[in-house]
Amino acid sequence: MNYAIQCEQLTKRFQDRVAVNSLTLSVPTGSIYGFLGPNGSGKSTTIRMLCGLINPTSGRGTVLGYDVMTQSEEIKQRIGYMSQKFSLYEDLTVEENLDFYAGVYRLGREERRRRKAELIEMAGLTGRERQLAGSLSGGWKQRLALSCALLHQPELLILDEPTAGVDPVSRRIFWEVIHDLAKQGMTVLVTTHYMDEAQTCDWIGFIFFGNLLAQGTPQELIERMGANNLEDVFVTLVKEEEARQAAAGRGEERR
Ligand SMILES: Nc1ncnc2c1ncn2[C@@H]1O[C@H](COP(=O)(O)OP(=O)(O)OP(=O)(O)O)[C@@H](O)[C@H]1O
Repeated sequence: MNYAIQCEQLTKRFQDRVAVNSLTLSVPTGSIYGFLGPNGSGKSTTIRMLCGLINPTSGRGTVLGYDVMTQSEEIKQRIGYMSQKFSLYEDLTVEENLDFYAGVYRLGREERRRRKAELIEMAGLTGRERQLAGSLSGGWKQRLALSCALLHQPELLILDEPTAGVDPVSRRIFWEVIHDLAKQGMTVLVTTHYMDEAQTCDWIGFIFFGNLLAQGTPQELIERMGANNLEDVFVTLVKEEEARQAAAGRGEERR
């Protein structure tokens, strides 16, 4: 099996706080990997290390075969990243936002024209090209942000809570797009607090207090924990780990 992401004992400390503790995980190429955990558990810090935005304190990792410690520029060029805050320019139009990111990714004129047309159609933004991004509803903004992250045809898409604050219909459309992209061979690493979304992922990893507590397919995890659904798995893992941390006297340090 090929892996788009592989990391071993990846650790990030902020002063005396361990945000990510010795994380070992592998994301198979072409799969959707849901990265779950309560607020402050280390998901965004992991993503920032994988994107080459911050340096790990220790451990090893590769993203698309490039070393997270030494080849962050190569990684940044080849991944699509969409953060919780959808990095859009609200006072620019839909098309101007796409043009801006096409410039960042240095697309040539013909490729820019082609990709813009493809992505406007994929996102259902046809007819809204001249609308200011700031005037779009949450669901449209989200799909525009996704389009911007996909302009350079990345092999790996990293999404940090992409559907937070978006209505259920927009969430569903968004996930249909994500599954289509995965069918075309793209690898997706996504964080979410929605268990219905997590249920549709190929693989799930639960992180808490910076520790990866469990990893597997949604069905494997449900069976392994003797649970009814992923939400039960999540709650059980969190309660068990909270009890362990309280016993070790570390429960207050999390947030
Ligand atoms: N730059 C920083 N300096 C100091 N501490 C930080 C920094 N970034 C994150 N942390 C801490 O690291 C821990 C993990 O934070 P992180 O943002 O990775 O969690 P998260 O799982 O992404 O949470 P959320 O679901 O709220 O986005 C938290 O305790 C957080 O306060």
